[in-house]
Amino acid sequence: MLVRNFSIIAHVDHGKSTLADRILEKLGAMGERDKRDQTLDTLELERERGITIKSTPVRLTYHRPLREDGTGGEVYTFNLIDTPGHVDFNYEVSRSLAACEGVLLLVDASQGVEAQTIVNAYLAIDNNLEIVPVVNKIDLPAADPQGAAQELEDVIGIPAEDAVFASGKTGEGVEQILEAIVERIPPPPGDPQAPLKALIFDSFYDAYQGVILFVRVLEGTVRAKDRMMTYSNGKSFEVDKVGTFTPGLIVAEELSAGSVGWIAAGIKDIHDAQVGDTITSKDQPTTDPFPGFKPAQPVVFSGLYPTDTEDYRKLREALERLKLNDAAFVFEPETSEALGFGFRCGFLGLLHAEIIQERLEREYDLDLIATAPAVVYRLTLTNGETFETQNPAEFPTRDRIETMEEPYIKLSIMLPEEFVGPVMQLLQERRGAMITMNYVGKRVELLYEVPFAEILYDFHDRLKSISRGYASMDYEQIGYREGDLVKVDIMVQGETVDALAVIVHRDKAYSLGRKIVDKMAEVIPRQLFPVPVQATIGGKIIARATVKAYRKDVLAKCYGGDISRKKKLLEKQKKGRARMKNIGTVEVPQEAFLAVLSTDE
Ligand SMILES: Nc1nc2c(ncn2[C@@H]2O[C@H](COP(=O)(O)OP(=O)(O)OP(=O)(O)O)[C@@H](O)[C@H]2O)c(=O)[nH]1
Repeated sequence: MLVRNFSIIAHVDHGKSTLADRILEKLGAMGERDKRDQTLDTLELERERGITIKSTPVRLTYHRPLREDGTGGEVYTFNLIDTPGHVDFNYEVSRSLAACEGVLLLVDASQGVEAQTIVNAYLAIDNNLEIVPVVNKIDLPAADPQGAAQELEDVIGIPAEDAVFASGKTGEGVEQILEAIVERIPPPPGDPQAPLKALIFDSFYDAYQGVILFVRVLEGTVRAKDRMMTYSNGKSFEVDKVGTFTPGLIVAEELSAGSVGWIAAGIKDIHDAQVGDTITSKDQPTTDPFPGFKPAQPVVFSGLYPTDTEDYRKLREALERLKLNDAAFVFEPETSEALGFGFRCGFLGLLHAEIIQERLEREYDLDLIATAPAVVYRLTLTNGETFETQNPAEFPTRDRIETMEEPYIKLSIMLPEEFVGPVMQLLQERRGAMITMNYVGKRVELLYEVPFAEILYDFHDRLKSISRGYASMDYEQIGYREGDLVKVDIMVQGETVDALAVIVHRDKAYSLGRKIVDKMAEVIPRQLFPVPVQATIGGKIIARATVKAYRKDVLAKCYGGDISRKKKLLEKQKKGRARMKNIGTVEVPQEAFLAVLSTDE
């Protein structure tokens, strides 16, 4: 069988989905929606809410046209593997790419190379993939196809003359793309007789079949009834079914070296067989697993509390369900003096956190208070003990700490030359250190090392507003560096509120404390009495604001009015109070817990 395994990578909005649909249409595959329904039917998947079927790879058949010289006419099987499009999921992207021999690297002809173009291209280069550069959207009036091709050469070193020019909208160039896939992307290597070696590049949980693994078989063959083993932990399972994606999940007799398909083996826990791990044969294991396996590791943590304490059990059940399908999501019970019983949850990044929180609220109908997201700090104490903490409430006092380290990222930004000054200033404010700066025509690529905590909240918004939307960014985690960090506590009405504590660099403690108390004074509803809000470090007050007394006035307005009107007004006030927590006698809304996230402007 003639096979090509490939993926499409691009900066957001450069037209990946549109081009993929065009290719599917050209090769006579069904639309995305039909495919999904079929997937569900084939596997009798649980249709209940809360289970999202990930976009599966697509298996396509390409009949190569016959040429005048008598060549062509062969039939190829294409496996098109989808990749997630956000930096939170870059590890998954890199594993999906590892399942391929080549990629189509898409660049919008009117935008040129952007930050994600570069980062994705390097993920492909790191995986030794053949890159087919595609300059897309050439139908646009503002398109500069040659300029975009030249940028690919200047920035990434891909020869401009290799570019295929196309439009996912008009379909122009799609035939050339299909030919380039055949001619330039190598066929998958591998020996079907060798010991089994398969890479897990994605998975999802199904209530009937257990975890369904998406795999690329690199060596050997796998069939139903085989004893398989996950390499990293030595756990073994009997294979129930294997299959391909044609177009839903179709059962097949076997998967052999070079193929892309799925395996169901009654795996109950998604942590037993994680993305990036190697599947091998229990009886005849490979000695050479696929390199680079990293168990999913959350890097951002936040507390989630039900606004109604009665919902605690419901929240736990919902979290357990979400975890079944998501190896990167972790949680454990946590108690806060201010918020009561809740959970400390770990995510791959802010987008991942938002997705989970939204699902909890929408699909499980829960009202939640979320505390400000925090990164994971590494501490060495004066007694020699070392530990990691992501919970500001647990941060020890300064006199007990010997050294403190915080996570750093390598940040890559593409932007027009004219915005370089203000963006460099922003990076300086965020404690960034420049690695390099490259000119690409009239645009600039900035590479910086920045503390992860500094870009966590509002950095992307600020970058976009400073550059009037023209700058793009991407990043990767690069390990830990020492930092002079302090814990800022927040007091409401003289009481320290544990759930509001934040960790921050010493140089920024004052301005952050100011920002938080001002924001809180703004969002806490006025009470019958004035409420002081203070920021403190080690008990010393660094900023203070007051919520003025108010409620009297609301009632005063209807002085002499009938009592029902007063009641209505109070009702109204009460409604606006959904998603609030009582701290002492003061009601604090969700917004206040996220005061630290409000922008600097
Ligand atoms: N003129 C023109 N517009 C296009 C073309 N391809 C895509 N678009 C438009 O560009 C926008 C983004 O296209 P998508 O295919 O959704 O881009 P994407 O890269 O998949 O975006 P994400 O899924 O958000 O990463 C849409 O508004 C498309 O209609 C093209 O070839 N020509």
